[in-house]
Formats: sequence, C-alpha cells, structure tokens
Amino acid sequence: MEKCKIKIVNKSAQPLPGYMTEGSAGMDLYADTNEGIEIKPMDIVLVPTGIFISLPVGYEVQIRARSGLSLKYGITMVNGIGTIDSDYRGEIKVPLINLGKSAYTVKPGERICQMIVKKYIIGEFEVVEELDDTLRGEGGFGHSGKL
Ligand SMILES: O=c1ccn([C@H]2C[C@H](O)[C@@H](COP(=O)(O)OP(=O)(O)OP(=O)(O)O)O2)c(=O)[nH]1
Ligand SMILES: [Mg+2]
Repeated sequence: MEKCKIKIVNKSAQPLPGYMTEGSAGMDLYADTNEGIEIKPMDIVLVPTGIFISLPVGYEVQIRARSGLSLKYGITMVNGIGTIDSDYRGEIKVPLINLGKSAYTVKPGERICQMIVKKYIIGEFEVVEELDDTLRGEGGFGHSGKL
C-alpha cells in the first residue's frame, strides 16, 4: 500500500509504533504522557498517543484493546473498537475504561492499545420493497440455540 504519513509529537520519547513480532496484525501504540494517569474502577480517561496520521483514501485504522491489559487489570477501550478515518488529522487518542476492581496507573510510554491498518469499501444502498428470502429469515440473537 501507499505509505501512511505519520507525525509524532513526542512527550514521552516513545518509538514509532511498530509490530512486536513478524506475524503481528497490530502495531502497539504508546501512552504519550509526562506523568502516570490513574484510572479508578469504572472511570473513563482519554489517553493521548502523540501520533497523528494521514491515511491513503480507502484505508482506515482500527484501534483495539490489548488482551493482556484487559485480562489482568480490566483496562479496555470503552468504545470497543476505535475508528480512525482517513481524513482525520487530529491526535489519535484512546478512551480507556477500568472495568477491574482496583485503580490502574497508565505509565508514560506504556503500550496501551494496538492499531490495525485496514482497507474499506464504500457501501451503497438500493431501496427495495422486499428483501430476498433466506433460511435464517428474521431469526437472530441466539435463535439457533446454544449447542
Ligand atoms: O478511539 C478513537 C476513536 C476515534 N478517534 C478519532 C479519529 C476519528 O476519525 C475521529 C472520529 O471518530 P468517530 O467517528 O468514531 O467519532 P464521532 O463521535 O462520530 O465523532 P465525529 O462526529 O467527529 O465523527 O476521532 C480517536 O482518536 N480514537
Ligand atoms: Mg463519526
């Protein structure tokens, strides 16, 4: 793909986001903060990353939680998956929530989430009176049972 332009504002001397292993889908992003940020249970904080990007048209970035932080401390992204639009020129920020039982302090330079670069297609609609039939029909929300 065409290269993404990236601007880094380095408060905490963190390196360029990078893939931690050869087969990693996501590049870890760092908390760009001078001091620790405490997140009390059920609190939400917006953590800066110091990263600004310009994506080629047709690409998006998804930012997702790190499983280790979620499992060990209940630190996850309150918006599930964050969408970074190709025309967004602001700083990538990470809305974290603490779903754990204890306060957690995000340290300067800590890896807080991961970004995945993805292609997307433009959806188009055609308005119709009736949709085509399928075996599933309107069944959903567990209608096929548990086992
Ligand atoms: O976790 C996130 C999610 C979004 N963004 C930035 C990039 C994105 O392009 C922009 C808008 O995000 P979104 O469309 O999800 O939010 P919105 O509430 O619909 O805001 P807007 O009205 O600005 O689109 O905010 C982040 O930095 N982190
Ligand atoms: Mg939006």
